[in-house]
Amino acid sequence: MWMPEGHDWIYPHLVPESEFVCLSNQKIQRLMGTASLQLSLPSACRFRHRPVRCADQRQALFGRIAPVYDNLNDLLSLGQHRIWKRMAVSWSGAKMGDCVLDLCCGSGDLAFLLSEKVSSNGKVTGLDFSKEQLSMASHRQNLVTNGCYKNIEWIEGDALDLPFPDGSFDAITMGYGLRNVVDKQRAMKEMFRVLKRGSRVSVLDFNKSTQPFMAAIQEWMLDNVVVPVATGYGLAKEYEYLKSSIREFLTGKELEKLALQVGFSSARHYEIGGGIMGNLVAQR
Ligand SMILES: C[S@@+](CC[C@H](N)C(=O)[O-])C[C@H]1O[C@@H](n2cnc3c(N)ncnc32)[C@H](O)[C@@H]1O
Repeated sequence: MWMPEGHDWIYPHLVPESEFVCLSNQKIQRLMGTASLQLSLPSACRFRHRPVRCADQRQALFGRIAPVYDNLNDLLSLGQHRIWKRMAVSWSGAKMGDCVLDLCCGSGDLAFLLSEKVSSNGKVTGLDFSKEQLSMASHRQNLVTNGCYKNIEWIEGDALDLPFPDGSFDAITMGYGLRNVVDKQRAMKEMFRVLKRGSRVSVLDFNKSTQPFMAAIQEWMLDNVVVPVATGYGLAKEYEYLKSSIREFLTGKELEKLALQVGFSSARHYEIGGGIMGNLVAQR
């Protein structure tokens, strides 16, 4: 598996078991039933709580998958998601000293990459509405003791109602988040609002291909690889949701149109990962 040099800390599953406490969340234990996997969530978590108004069952879903989310990403993409995330961060235009936002940050992959880009004189905010995902992110940050990644703050909040003033950020990233929010237009409007003039948003997600062949390959992989593997982790229903969310997602052209509609001055969608993934880059 491809692993960028010096980034093995990103793999929480390589952390010794003793670093974890057993999960107290009864719901997750019930969900996993007899699955052999030992579920655990980090005990230490540091993030700012903000009331989330638009929560729905998706919030619970992401909480349930949090303990295995990173392992599954590596397994299902054969480590390729790390390359796509690096591309997304690069396209965001984030640079040293910038104040940047990672929306729907989950366990923090993109926020950690942004932290390297903006370096210690910059600031990264990672926002997500799942406490469990933020716990993972905060725990991974705490594992690094050499002073890196201290410029990241985690905020529990809603991407549809961002707790930041207008024009706060030099760049925004969003990895696999837009497809999951209930109101995509509102999420894009919020990104536009909190972004500084001339700055960019970089939105990485599955590509809803308009080419029948590519769409068929994607569907085959979901049916024959992703869902069966997730079923092994006891998360069949959760990953079935992935299929329907891609089906209901916007195509690259529709994403570009949406970005222009909410006010971005330019928008371009790039197909990556052989067309399985896509990245929208829009400039305010
Ligand atoms: C598929 S995960 C992606 C996590 C991470 N960005 C990555 O690329 O690995 C989607 C994340 O979006 C978050 N999310 C979905 N809707 C949200 C909303 N309205 N506000 C904040 N976070 C949201 C979920 O909690 C989840 O952590």
